[in-house]
This record gives sequence, structure tokens and C-alpha cells, in this order.
Amino acid sequence: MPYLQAFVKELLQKHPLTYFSLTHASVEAMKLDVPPDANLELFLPTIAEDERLWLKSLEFNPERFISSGEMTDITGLAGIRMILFGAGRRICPSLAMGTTHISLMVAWMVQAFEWRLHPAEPKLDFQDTVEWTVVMKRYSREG
Ligand code: HEM
Repeated sequence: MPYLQAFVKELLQKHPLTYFSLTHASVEAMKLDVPPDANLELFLPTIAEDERLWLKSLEFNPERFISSGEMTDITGLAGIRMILFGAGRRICPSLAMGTTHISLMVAWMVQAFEWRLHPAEPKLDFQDTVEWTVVMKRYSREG
């Protein structure tokens, strides 16, 4: 279970459903150069890829949440590092349901199927694109 939870966090961190959080307003001048009353659109991939926040940030490595003890908070309460469901009063009301459903889906897929690439596809293409939510640019073929 801890590894599955870590996997789902890393999955959402590396492949977020949305590139931007919803618009938030700054209510007071922050340490950063953001004036009060500004509208903030937070671009999630930049936070996930920031080497100052994450060790080897581009690597897909669920272990970071287990053995290397990287911070695991996904609510934004402990800092704006992994706000996969947004943060603050407008945080996604489906945080618990969303993570539970993804965990169950991943667990069932791993348990029920043997996964391998289609012979015509020597490499998996992880590029993504926006179609309402973020999806794979090129879907893998069925075997
Ligand atoms: C893994 C699945 C999901 C992810 C990653 C996700 C992510 C997000 C994000 C990033 C926001 C913006 C929050 C902010 O800017 O602070 C949001 C808002 C919201 N989400 Fe989700 N969401 C998911 C599933 C769902 C589902 C299944 C529902 C409904 C059944 C839902 C309902 C909402 C609603 C109503 C808001 C707006 C909250 C508000 O503005 O007060 N989400 N979600």
C-alpha cells in the first residue's frame, strides 16, 4: 500500500490532469514579487520539475516518497510543492475520491493484466496534450 500511494502521487505529479490550478487571488503582498489582488494561475509542471524543490525532479521515482523521505503532502498546507488538487479553500473537493479511484484502477490493472509494449512500438511515448484535461498525445496500441 505505501508503494501504491507513492506511485499515485508520482503519477499525478509527473502527469497532472491539468497544467494550471484554477485562478486564485493573492490577498496580501507575498515574499515573491506578487502584488495584492493579483490573479494567480499556477503552472503545475514547473513546480513538479523544479530541481530546488525535488531531487532529480525529472525522474519518475515513486521511491522518493518512501526511502528518500521527500515531503508527501498534497494539500498545499506544508507548502506549494505538490498541489495536484489545488490548495486552500478552493482545493478539489474530490481529493480523497480521486486518489482512491486512481489507486484502485492502477492496482487492478497491475493485478489483472500482464503489460508489455506492442511490438510495433519499441518505445512508450509519454508526450501529452490538452483535450479538456491533459491526455497522452499518442495513445498506445492494444496488444
Ligand atoms: C484525480 C482526479 C482529480 C484531480 C487531479 C483534480 C484536480 C483539481 C484541481 C487542480 C482543481 C483546482 C483547485 C485549485 O485551484 O485550488 C480542482 C477543482 C475542483 N474539482 Fe477536481 N480533480 C479531480 C477529480 C475531481 C472529481 C472526480 C470531481 C467531482 C466529482 C472534482 C470536482 C472539482 C470541483 C467542484 C472543483 C472546484 C472547487 C472550487 O473551486 O471550489 N474533481 N480539481
